[in-house]
Formats: sequence, structure tokens, C-alpha cells
Amino acid sequence: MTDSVRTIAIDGPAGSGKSSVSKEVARRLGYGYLDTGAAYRGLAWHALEHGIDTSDSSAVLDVVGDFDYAISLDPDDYWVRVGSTDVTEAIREPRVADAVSGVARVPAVRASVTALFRALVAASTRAAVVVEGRDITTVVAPDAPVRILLTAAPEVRAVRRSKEVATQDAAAVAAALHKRDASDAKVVDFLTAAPGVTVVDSTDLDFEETVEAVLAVVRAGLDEPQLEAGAEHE
Ligand SMILES: Nc1ncnc2c1ncn2[C@@H]1O[C@H](COP(=O)(O)OP(=O)(O)OP(=O)(O)O)[C@@H](O)[C@H]1O
Ligand SMILES: Nc1ccn([C@@H]2O[C@H](COP(=O)(O)O)[C@@H](O)[C@H]2O)c(=O)n1
Repeated sequence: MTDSVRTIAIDGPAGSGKSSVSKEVARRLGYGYLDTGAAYRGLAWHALEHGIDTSDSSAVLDVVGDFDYAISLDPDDYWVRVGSTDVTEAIREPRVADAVSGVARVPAVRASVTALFRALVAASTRAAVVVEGRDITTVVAPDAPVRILLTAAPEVRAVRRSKEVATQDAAAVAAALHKRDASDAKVVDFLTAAPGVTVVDSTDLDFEETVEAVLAVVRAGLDEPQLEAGAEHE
């Protein structure tokens, strides 16, 4: 079985529900969960710790060498570490979100983390891994048996995100989210579905309905042994 065959690929814009929905889908199927944005956020955090301007590509490359990154693929025990520091919460801070697109547009960074994502899936002991990000369906695992673009209307995504952020007003949260999408969209296309990718639009769905919609696509795309293998992990 190749690693692509063990990948459930989910892409989408900021705030579309990729992390929360993917994590829940992984839990219900007994699969691993890989948050790829965390690697870019972790590197942005690492660059900021070094006082680097993340819009300066060569300065970013200077700190890639000592970027010691680790992430859990267990949907029930999610953590992210850089060196000995647990950065699970820190990488969600607005200052990191504002800096991350600069890091993500560096081609050598993308090549390096893409190799890391594939290695993490290959090392997983689970029957499959739900991998979410921006270029999973197109670059990281274009051969995955299930490929989904999870979308929601921009204003709905902004409202959902602003409910989580207590330190900024709703307008500032919406502006930051749309600015990040605009920057990221210059690097990878996560707003239109590539051929063979199924769109799940959660604009009019609540969280549970969205999870069910994604599960239906996954079940339609996998064979019975792979679904049963996940259940056996429980
Ligand atoms: N269908 C839904 N209905 C209501 N709320 C939702 C739905 N899907 C996700 N959410 C909520 O929206 C918020 C954003 O979701 P989440 O963090 O999973 O998005 P994301 O796509 O991973 O964002 P980012 O790319 O910025 O990390 C969360 O609070 C999540 O619980
Ligand atoms: N496959 C990916 C995943 C993420 N990015 C970049 O990381 C940022 C943070 O991602 P979140 O999913 O945690 O919001 C995102 O804004 C992108 O800059 C990426 O390029 N490719």
C-alpha cells in the first residue's frame, strides 16, 4: 500500500473548518490527523523568535536549518513542538498568523515540509491519515483516494473565526483572515477544486452536518478493508 493510498486529503481557505472537521473525521474513523499548517506556523514562530522578518525569504531560509519540528498525529492528543518548546497554543497567535504567509511562499520551505508530511504519513501506524492544508489534494498527495475541498462563504468563515479570537474585534479578525487568504492564493490554488476533487461547502451546514458530509465522501472513496482497519484501531 503506498502512502498516498493511506491519505485522506482535505484543502480549503482559512476558517473553512479544515482542522476541526478533519480532526473529528479522523477520530470517528480511527485514523491519524495531520495539520500541515502547523508546520508553516511553527516555522513562522521559530523565525519570529530569532527576530527574523518573515517577508525576507533569504532570512527565513537562514533559520530553516535549525528548525527542529515535531507534531502529534493523534486526533485525541494534539500537540506541536519546536525543539523542547510546546508551541501548540503559541502558533495560533495573531502575530504568527500574520507572519506565516511569508514563510509559506518560499519554494525551498514548501519542498522541505512536503517531504516531511509524506514521511509523517509513511511513519503512521494508523490505517490512514486525514491530512489537511492548502495543497494536499494537488501537491502533497494528488493520488489520494479521497480528495476534498472544504469551503464556506468568506463572511461565514470570518464570523466563525472571530468567535474564537478574544483579543481582536470582528472586523480586524475578518481583515486578517482575508489578507492571509489573498497572500496564500498567490502560491497555491485552494479556492477552486482540481479535477477529481469533491467540494464540500459548509456555508449552510452546522459542524455536525459538515463532519457527516465529509464522512460520506470518505466512505464513498475508500474500500471496506481500509474503513474496517481504522475501526480496529479503536
Ligand atoms: N460547519 C461549521 N459550522 C459552524 N462552525 C464551524 C463549522 N466548521 C468549523 N466551524 C468552526 O469554525 C472555526 C474555524 O474552524 P477551523 O479552525 O477548523 O478552520 P480552519 O480551516 O482549520 O482554519 P485555519 O486554516 O485558519 O487554521 C472553529 O471554531 C470551528 O469549530
Ligand atoms: N498545506 C498548507 C498548509 C498551510 N499553509 C500555510 O500555512 C498557513 C497556516 O495554515 P492553517 O491551515 O493553520 O491556517 C496558511 O495561511 C498558509 O500560509 C500552506 O501554505 N500550505
